[in-house]
Amino acid sequence: MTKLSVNINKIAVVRNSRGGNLPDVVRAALDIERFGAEGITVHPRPDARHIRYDDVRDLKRALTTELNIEGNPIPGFIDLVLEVVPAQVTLVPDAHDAITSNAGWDTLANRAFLTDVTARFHAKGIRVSVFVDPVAEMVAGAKACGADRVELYTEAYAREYPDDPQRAVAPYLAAAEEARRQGLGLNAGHDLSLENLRWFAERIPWTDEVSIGHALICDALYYGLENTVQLYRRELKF
Ligand SMILES: CC(=O)[C@@H](O)[C@H](O)COP(=O)(O)O
Ligand SMILES: NCC(=O)COP(=O)(O)O
Repeated sequence: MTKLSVNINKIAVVRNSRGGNLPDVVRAALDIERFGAEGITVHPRPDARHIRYDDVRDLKRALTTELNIEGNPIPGFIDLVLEVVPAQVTLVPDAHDAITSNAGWDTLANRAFLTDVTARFHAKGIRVSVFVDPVAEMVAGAKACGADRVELYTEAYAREYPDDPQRAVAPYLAAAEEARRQGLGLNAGHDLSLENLRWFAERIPWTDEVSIGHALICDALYYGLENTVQLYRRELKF
């Protein structure tokens, strides 16, 4: 069954809006684990607008499920990941001024760099996932870099789903089949929601993990965090 890793960036956004420690992101993460999530994802950005490097250190000490650290492997990020040693690092090529992640890696053009970074994380026993658009060549390129998994960037899926779910998922199915052929594990994330999650997971049931933040935290405003985590998990059980 596909695992749910909850991205808690948006909880840190609320905290940072006032200073102080309310809400407490570590406590929220522990509760999210208790409510049934199988992992916690964080995506610290260079401007520290949500999760901060010290949050990541605190989370690693406290969590009992898998910690997935996402981000662009700039030197500070690499040092943090090597220090914290999460279960998984997800390499994302985000520009420093991007409002959120907006593209996957070109794994062919960046092969030497990704191979080097992947080897450094592997030396510490950290699983490496590479964020890619749903393009077979990029999936194969991630394998050539030594990655363990790819994370398919699902923004386009989520955008197209309301108009035509079948068309929206088609490139993801093809990319997921390529990942399976290559012997890569498979993650997916970005803009997944209660509306679109089941369709994706049912068609690509070998997805190892989805990481979901924005929509899930928005839903929690209405349904509460405990109910929401369980609602998302229900979408992955069929
Ligand atoms: C890698 C990815 O898809 C992102 O969704 C990301 O982790 C979310 O980051 P923000 O919370 O900064 O938008
Ligand atoms: N890797 C995707 C992620 O962690 C969360 O993305 P989103 O649900 O906040 O769009």
